[in-house]
Amino acid sequence: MTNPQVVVHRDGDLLAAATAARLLTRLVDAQAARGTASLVLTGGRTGTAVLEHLRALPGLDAVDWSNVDLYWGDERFLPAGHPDRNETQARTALLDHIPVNPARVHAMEPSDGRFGDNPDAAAEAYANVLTATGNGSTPEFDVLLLGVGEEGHVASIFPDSPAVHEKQHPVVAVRNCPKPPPTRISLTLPTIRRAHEVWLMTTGEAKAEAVATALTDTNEVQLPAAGATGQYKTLWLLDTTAAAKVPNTFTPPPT
Ligand SMILES: O=C(O)[C@H](O)[C@@H](O)[C@H](O)[C@H](O)COP(=O)(O)O
Repeated sequence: MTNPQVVVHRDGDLLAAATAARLLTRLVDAQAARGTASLVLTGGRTGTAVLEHLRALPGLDAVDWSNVDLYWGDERFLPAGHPDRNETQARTALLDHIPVNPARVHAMEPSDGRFGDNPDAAAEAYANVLTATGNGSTPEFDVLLLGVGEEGHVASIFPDSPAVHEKQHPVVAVRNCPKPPPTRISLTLPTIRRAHEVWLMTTGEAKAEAVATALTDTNEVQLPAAGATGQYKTLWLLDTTAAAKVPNTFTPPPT
């Protein structure tokens, strides 16, 4: 568990643009060090905006995109190509516009895929993908991106849900999710904590209470975002409204 760092930007658009630049540099550095990089994407408005900004960066080709393993932290369990799928939105925002290696884009199964409408089987299959690409264990992702919900959810891990209590399975099916659609696939918190760096990104006044609580309380069952920490870095990337209730000990003036 690493102590969280907080960076505050003037507004949501600057947050997304600055995070895209930060991510580009982080991926370049990872490839310079190891020859490859691994990134876990997130759904949600902020996560998608970061990908859109990344696509527009002049330095985009500084990353060898064919040598990046791309994963998702969660997925809405919908038919392939459905506009609400996180994969669909990531492909539109970025992936369809860069030379990724299709074999290294690890999407979670759709509800009309190999396992049909069985989210448990799809979750187990993704756990197998993680083990296969992690040389026998869950990968230590270079960067794992997360949005944050108003009640403190990350990925599809909601307060006091079966998913937040899950310690054995690296990936789970989520049913009756408070955020539509109701059925999803999600990494669990132990899997999230395998990442070298976890970046939590959110904007807006509605998130301010959850953000402040996650930074000052460690009860991950009641506030899953509090348990989303990286092995080497936990970075909260906020706009001024989402940071409004964060204690001054965390936040220098916004950029
Ligand atoms: O599938 C999803 O919906 C996301 O993975 C979810 O965890 C999202 O990141 C948060 O709900 C924040 O969403 P916003 O950034 O749109 O507020």
